[in-house]
Amino acid sequence: MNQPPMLRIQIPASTANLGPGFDSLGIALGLYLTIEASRSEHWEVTINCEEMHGLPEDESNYLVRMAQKAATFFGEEMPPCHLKVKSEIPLARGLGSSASAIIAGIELANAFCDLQLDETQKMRFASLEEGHPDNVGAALYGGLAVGVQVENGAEVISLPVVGAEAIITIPPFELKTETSRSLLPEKLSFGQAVSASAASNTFVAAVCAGNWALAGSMMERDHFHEPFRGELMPYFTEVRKIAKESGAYGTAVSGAGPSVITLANLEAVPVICQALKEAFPNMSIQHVPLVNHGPLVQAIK
Ligand SMILES: Nc1ncnc2c1ncn2[C@@H]1O[C@H](COP(=O)(O)OP(=O)(O)O)[C@@H](O)[C@H]1O
Ligand SMILES: N[C@@H](CCOP(=O)(O)O)C(=O)O
Repeated sequence: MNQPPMLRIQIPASTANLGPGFDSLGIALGLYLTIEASRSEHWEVTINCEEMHGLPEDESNYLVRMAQKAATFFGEEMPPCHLKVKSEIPLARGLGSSASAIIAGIELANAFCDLQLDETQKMRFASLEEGHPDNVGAALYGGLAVGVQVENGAEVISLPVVGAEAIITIPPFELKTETSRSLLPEKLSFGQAVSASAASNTFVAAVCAGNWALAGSMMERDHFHEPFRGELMPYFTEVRKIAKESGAYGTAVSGAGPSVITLANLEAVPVICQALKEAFPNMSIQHVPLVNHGPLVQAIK
């Protein structure tokens, strides 16, 4: 079996939904979960950052569980490893930390069990695990992932994103995706669903055409989830208003929240960041690039 002595795996963060693309759209962000992995007698997880303080450092760690589950899914047994982990992706903030961990688990299993998986196989496991392809699609393929969950996995197409930057407004509290999903309704009116899905389609077409002004405007026409999650994010409409007044293309709840994503052109970024920092001194405002790649995996000494 062809196993590397030590591997460095980097997985990008992601922002899902982009407004009306609920459970279907995600964009990869230039913030990374980084793992250095090597074979070991026993499982060991060393956490090297404040961001992940308090997560388990043994076999119960989510990364370990995902690696084991992915190996089993593809008919192999994951050998124990020592994982040195650090991350720039804040947990439970709507920036795809769990999706990045799932993709990291697949890459660990792929490398240490020599599975030789292609992207479609990785996507199948990831979407079955996550239940929707938006974040995992973006973390795996990079760019704008456009996908649909089907019976036995997901169909995902990734499109390049060029000409826009992200500004993320991150509140100082966590919101579990599960909690945020519990606020969603069982039913939606036909008219609202038609309107939101038309806006989502137009968002995708606008990104393909490089028309970010139109894409930004479509981001702000959701009916699927933001109206129901708003009570957990009372700052959201104010972030959107300030960003727009400062020259942004558009603003939406990032994933399930509580973070908010603003898209803008590079020249407008400093003005928007400054305005948001002044209005929300207790929040972290970060300029983050959109990236067109998925996992970066390299053998290291
Ligand atoms: N790198 C990681 N290592 C271990 N567990 C992780 C990692 N990333 C995410 N998790 C787990 O996933 C949870 C957050 O998942 P979720 O509620 O879906 O939020 P997010 O929007 O960040 O994906 C964390 O509280 C933690 O239990
Ligand atoms: N479509 C999902 C996306 C969840 O993203 P996360 O980054 O918050 O995990 C949803 O809106 O629930």
